[in-house]
Amino acid sequence: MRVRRVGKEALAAAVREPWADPSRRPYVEGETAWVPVRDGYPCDDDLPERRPYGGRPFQMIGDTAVVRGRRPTAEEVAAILAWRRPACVLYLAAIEGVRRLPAVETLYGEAHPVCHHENGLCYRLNPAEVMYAAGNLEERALMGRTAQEGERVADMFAGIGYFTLPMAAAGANVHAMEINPVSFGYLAENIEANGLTGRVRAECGDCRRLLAGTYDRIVMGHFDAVAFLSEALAHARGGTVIHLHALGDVADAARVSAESTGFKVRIATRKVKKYGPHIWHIVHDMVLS
Ligand SMILES: C[S@+](CC[C@H](N)C(=O)[O-])C[C@H]1O[C@@H](n2cnc3c(N)ncnc32)[C@H](O)[C@@H]1O
Repeated sequence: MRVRRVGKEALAAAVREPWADPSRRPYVEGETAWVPVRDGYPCDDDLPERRPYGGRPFQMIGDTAVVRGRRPTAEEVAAILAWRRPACVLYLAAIEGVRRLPAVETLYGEAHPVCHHENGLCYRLNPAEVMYAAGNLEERALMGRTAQEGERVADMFAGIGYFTLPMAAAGANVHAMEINPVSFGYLAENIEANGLTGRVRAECGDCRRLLAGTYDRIVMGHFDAVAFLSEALAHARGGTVIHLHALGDVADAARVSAESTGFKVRIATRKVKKYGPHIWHIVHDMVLS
């Protein structure tokens, strides 16, 4: 494969150059990137063709590879190391409890805080300490596109800022609540690192006690969120939109809860990702009137 060598920081600009071949993926190692070159343009190097990766699926969070499902074999870990050269390989056996804590085993290197870049934002976290759901990527981006400049948003289960950051970056004023002090520490770091301090009020504690005033939009990004709906409705008004996450369809329970509080409600239901056999991670978008 004919390539030009550029610094990693110059990669985004290089792939838009006329000489860059958009049909092939650049290759990055450390601070250096190799960008495939179209025929007819000069190159720096001719690298051997890479075979497509056919091994065990994994997710890169910053420089750390995370494997889910059954425990990977030594050969599968070796294949991941050869393919992506991660600094660390973690086996994520489960995500446990109300705080959604990862149960992990370190299979290579040492678990450490990473900086994960997504949709133009930097999320700092230690994947061995707090969860980062790969399958929620589009939902995080959608919240960034949905939030309106100047609207007042409650993020009741903020974690490290999965939804808070994209919504604040879109111009919303976000009240972010998180009960786990470890996640809260990363949330505070991430607000600062992304230059969003003026747009976010972050508080560590139980969202049921921290909700204050009324909100234009309320994000309830927890699978047990329906149990918290009456508290959210106490801080809503006609026109408020609630994004209610759940495992499976809880629209009927959500409607009963909203109507018993005196609201009318329109509910649109979206699938985020498959969570298990016949189980879907669902979001109900509830528009109150
Ligand atoms: C990490 S998950 C958030 C997942 C995220 N919305 C996503 O889609 O990737 C839920 C978060 O809610 C927090 N949490 C659970 N109960 C809470 C409560 N009563 N008040 C505030 N935060 C809570 C957990 O600690 C956890 O960080």
